Amino acid sequence: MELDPADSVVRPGADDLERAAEAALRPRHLDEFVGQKVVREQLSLVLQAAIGRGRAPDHVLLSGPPGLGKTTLAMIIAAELGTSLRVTSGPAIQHAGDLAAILSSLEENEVLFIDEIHRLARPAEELLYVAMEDFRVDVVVGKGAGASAIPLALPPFTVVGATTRAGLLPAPLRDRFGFTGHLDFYADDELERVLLRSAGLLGVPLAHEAAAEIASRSRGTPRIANRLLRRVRDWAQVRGDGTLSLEAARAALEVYEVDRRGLDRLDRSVLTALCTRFGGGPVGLTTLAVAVGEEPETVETVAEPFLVREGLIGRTPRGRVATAEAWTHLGLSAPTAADTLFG
Ligand SMILES: Nc1ncnc2c1ncn2[C@@H]1O[C@H](COP(=O)(O)OP(=O)(O)OP(=O)(O)O)[C@@H](O)[C@H]1O
Repeated sequence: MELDPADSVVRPGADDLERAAEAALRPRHLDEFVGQKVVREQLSLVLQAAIGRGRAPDHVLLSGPPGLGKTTLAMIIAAELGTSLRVTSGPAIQHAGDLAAILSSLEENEVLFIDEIHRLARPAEELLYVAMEDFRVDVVVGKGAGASAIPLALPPFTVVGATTRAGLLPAPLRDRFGFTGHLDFYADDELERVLLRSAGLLGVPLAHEAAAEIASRSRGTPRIANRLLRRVRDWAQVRGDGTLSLEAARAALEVYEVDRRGLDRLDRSVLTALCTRFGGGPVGLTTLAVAVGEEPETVETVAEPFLVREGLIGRTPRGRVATAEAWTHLGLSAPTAADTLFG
């Protein structure tokens, strides 16, 4: 049976089932949130100042790749302010009226979290500008020529928007946020701390060397680190003695085909095809995708971003090329200039 590439244990997204498993591991307060020192300090100032003034803080925009902690920070913001959190997302809001209904039911100082805010439809976006700036929503009554807008005052509230693509946000919406925090990939030692904390919460004994091993294969992403931890825990329970040792971590990650740099089977087959079938490129995306039996879109959106980020693949106007590091990673020697000329 072919594995769906999106099901790999090292993909950054999560489905509802996984989000439920994640809930138990979420830090609840800012001082439990590992890493992202700059964003944490800036946010802490924004929140403390607002608490001191007894007012809702400025709207907050969080940007960064999936799985780095945007939802977690939104929950922390509400918890630190001692208020409740309402959760929605750009794609969940079909019509401006859906957003008007949410906004008009907000309580004073509540936090409204809008995930994937870059995917809001234009009419909803326009309604949101006004609500964020003037704390007002215009409720349209009637239809056609007889329709009129009745302004409805809203209590003060804070929008926390999350986006993986800050650049896609129209400037007028971006400008409504008083504070923007950009989350970056985590360093290995930070992921180690995430893992040791999670193991403590799960009540499983995780050795420091095992935490380091899992961290180095987690692609800088806490969600992936926590997921790999759960897979290592399964292995230790079924095949080992329950202890999450270095050996258990290595054996489990071998079963799940996650290599020492966090590449999975699809990543490696793309890299191997590029090196062994196309001499390291340049080769076009479609040709490369056919060689690994995948859709070009899968190669481009699922495998390539991480391979490029890791410096294993380069994109040139003539196609994809393998870097010297790619050859080394696969344990192959890169062709010499003579090979290329006479091979
Ligand atoms: N700094 C952190 N410290 C500890 N755990 C973290 C941290 N950041 C994220 N996590 C954990 O990683 C998991 C994923 O985080 P979260 O859902 O907040 O990511 P996200 O950026 O909102 O992802 P998405 O964009 O897919 O919604 C959660 O279980 C969370 O507890």
